[in-house]
Amino acid sequence: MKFPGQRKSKHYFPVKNRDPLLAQLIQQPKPTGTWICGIDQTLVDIEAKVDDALLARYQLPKGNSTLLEETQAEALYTELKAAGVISGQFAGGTIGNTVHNYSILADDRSVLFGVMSRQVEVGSYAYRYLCDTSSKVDLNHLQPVNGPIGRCFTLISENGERTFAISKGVMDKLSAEYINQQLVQGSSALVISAYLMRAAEGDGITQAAMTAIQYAKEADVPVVLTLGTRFLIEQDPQFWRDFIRDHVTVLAMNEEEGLALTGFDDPLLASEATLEWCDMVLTTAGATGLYTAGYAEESEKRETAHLLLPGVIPEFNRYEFSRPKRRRDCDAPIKVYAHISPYMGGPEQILNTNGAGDGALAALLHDLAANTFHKTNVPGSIKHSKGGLCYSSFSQICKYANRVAYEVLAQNSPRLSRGLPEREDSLEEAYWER
Ligand SMILES: Nc1ncnc2c1ncn2[C@@H]1O[C@H](COP(=O)(O)OP(=O)(O)OP(=O)(O)O)[C@@H](O)[C@H]1O
Ligand SMILES: O=c1[nH]cnc2c1ncn2[C@@H]1O[C@H](CO)[C@@H](O)[C@H]1O
Repeated sequence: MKFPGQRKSKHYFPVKNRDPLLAQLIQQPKPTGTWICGIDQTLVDIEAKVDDALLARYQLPKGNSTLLEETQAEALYTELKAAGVISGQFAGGTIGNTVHNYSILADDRSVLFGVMSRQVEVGSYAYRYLCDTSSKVDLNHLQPVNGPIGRCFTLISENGERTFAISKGVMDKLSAEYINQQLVQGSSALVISAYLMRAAEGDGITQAAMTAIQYAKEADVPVVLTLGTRFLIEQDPQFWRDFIRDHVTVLAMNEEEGLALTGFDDPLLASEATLEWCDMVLTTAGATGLYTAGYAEESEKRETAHLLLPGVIPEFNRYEFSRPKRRRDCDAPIKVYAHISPYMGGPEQILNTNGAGDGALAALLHDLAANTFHKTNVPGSIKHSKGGLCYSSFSQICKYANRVAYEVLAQNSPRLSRGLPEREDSLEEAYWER
């Protein structure tokens, strides 16, 4: 496992240059493995620039992810193809993107549960999906199914906003038997999306997700939920509040989903409200940057060295140097918030923001898994004497998540093709020292 984020000091995970000869005499404990698990609808993104008239014709609300009937999907595909506006086809799916990005950042294993076409032809969508997924993502537990995986028409409007139209193929046919209990219970986190809860009658993926959640809860593995789209949440906010309260440790959402869930359009107030139901929240807010919020022990809180920020909660970032902890592990829990503006103001040109939120979540998962890795391999470290959900402080996680989101925006694709540079070339290297 690599260090999460950019660090100035080299001692994050104890690394020593051992004498190669002496090393033969001393039994070195082998570091134990760490991984995260994810469940997703296996999808390939078909990206195309479109105008608002096309969205209106297919009744696709801007910004939403809408399920299409097969005939509609074929008509849309034919129209996009004939117009020559398809600009790329990539492996997608919000959790597929997240676990792929996690594996790239951590240079370590993740396990993906989902379906895969039993027969994969060279050049097919299934083939594309497999080719575009990091070799560190363990795909050995995918369920073989008869039929095509899903297609996600990723329609980019003039202003860069993306609207999804899903042709689901057999993406929802995952059955609960394919969720490996041992893998879920041995993982550092189980990551799922709200999309998994909208499968039709007879499709197994919702039940598969609930089974995985049950396994995770039995073993005290954190459950991480990303909300997907505000439209899904608006349909029944109370269902989602209950769902989060009953099952979720860490929530990831953008400010629109935050508004739909809590009724607050201010991302800070939405984050605060969400902490009544879960232990930690990552709230992305587009060009305004992102927030992390969660709990810390009163006696362990650490004051920031940064400027105190104004907001609806005055000086809300005062204790952002604290490490996140689960609420139930705190004797005297306090709520802690941190914010960061886009890294270097954002890339010069943003063609579309697809996947920036997934990138930010992958960074948070990396920090969370790094904590388990360190705890397992250096159990005596004082870092773990008091428990803690993540390896770094709220502030550091903000920086890291923000930096990764920038990379996704700059690459113009939801999946990272490489990790972050070991050293930042730009003058903004100081960013990590502030
Ligand atoms: N216009 C922008 N300028 C600068 N940075 C941006 C911009 N849009 C997004 N970002 C960066 O990317 C992060 C995530 O963006 P955003 O809030 O759009 O995620 P999202 O809506 O969850 O995206 P998706 O669902 O496509 O993954 C932001 O917190 C910010 O760091
Ligand atoms: O219904 C869905 N299920 C799973 N993933 C989805 C769905 N709709 C859109 N995306 C995925 O969201 C990613 C960006 O965050 C896109 O890559 C797209 O594939």
